[in-house]
Amino acid sequence: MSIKFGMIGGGVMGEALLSRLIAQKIYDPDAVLVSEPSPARRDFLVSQYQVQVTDDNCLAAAATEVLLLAIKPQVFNAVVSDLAGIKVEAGQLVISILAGVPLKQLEWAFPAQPIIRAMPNTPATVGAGISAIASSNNTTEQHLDLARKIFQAVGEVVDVPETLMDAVTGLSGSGPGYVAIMIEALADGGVAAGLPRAIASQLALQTVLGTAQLLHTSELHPAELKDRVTSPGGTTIAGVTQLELAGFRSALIQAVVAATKRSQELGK
Ligand SMILES: NC(=O)C1=CN([C@@H]2O[C@H](COP(=O)(O)OP(=O)(O)OC[C@H]3O[C@@H](n4cnc5c(N)ncnc54)[C@H](OP(=O)(O)O)[C@@H]3O)[C@@H](O)[C@H]2O)C=CC1
Ligand SMILES: O=C(O)[C@@H]1CCC=N1
Repeated sequence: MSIKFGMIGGGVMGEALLSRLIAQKIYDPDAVLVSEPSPARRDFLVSQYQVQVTDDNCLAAAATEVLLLAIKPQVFNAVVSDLAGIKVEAGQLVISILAGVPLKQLEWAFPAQPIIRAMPNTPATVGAGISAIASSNNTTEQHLDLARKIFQAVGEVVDVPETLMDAVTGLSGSGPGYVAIMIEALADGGVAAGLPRAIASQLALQTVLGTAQLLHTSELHPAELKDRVTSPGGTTIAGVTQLELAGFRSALIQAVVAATKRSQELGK
């Protein structure tokens, strides 16, 4: 079978996408080639997903339908040098999930090809991700449909202008890291208050999951939900007062802004 889907970089995000594309039969494993330098990682991807693997980026870049770039932004220039002069299939869609790397830089690297810049997030692994996509001028509606199909396999998809991609990266791309810290800290709080670790962790995780589900299903504004939990003179307002004193909201706002700035820097 010919290789339809080539991926350069078989790490955390590459695997998250790959696992769902295979599970949902969007691509047959025989039609997928992953280029990855680590032999152990290549062996793992073969045993787990039965995809084809190589250490030659040029072979993955020869895929007929899609070339997905899933390497770190710091090795982008080295990877592009690897690919210099190779002949690619006309109409092959290049999709980059690299934080910060702008369409302008991608267009310089792949001048003849339609390009989508995308930002998924790690809940993609369980199909609960959200990805934003922005496209170059020479992409058609068919290319966009193909990109939407790929990212819908791992969760929700939103279209954004490219100017917003760094902010998306600072919020939903990096956001799972912030939420994981919050869950860990909630569990620590439970332990500090006397709960056994296992019960504290279960309570913390399900509280965050359940609150997100409730907000999602009810479409309540978060402030409205907070008001419903907060009894006059009760426990929640005592906790909320401490969050405000410690600058909890401000810390999250600053985290998103700092990550957005870092994404902008990575593209320079
Ligand atoms: N992790 C996340 O939550 C998200 C990440 N992203 C973006 O996805 C991209 C990948 O991130 P992530 O998966 O976390 O990173 P990983 O380090 O897990 O994956 C990158 C992979 O690329 C491999 N690699 C390194 N050099 C080369 C090369 N020259 N040619 C081919 N492959 C190479 C690495 O191998 P080795 O380890 O052996 O060096 C590694 O397996 C980044 O650009 C990031 O900005 C986007 C959204 C979310
Ligand atoms: O931390 C990073 O740079 C990557 C991009 C978004 C999530 N992780």
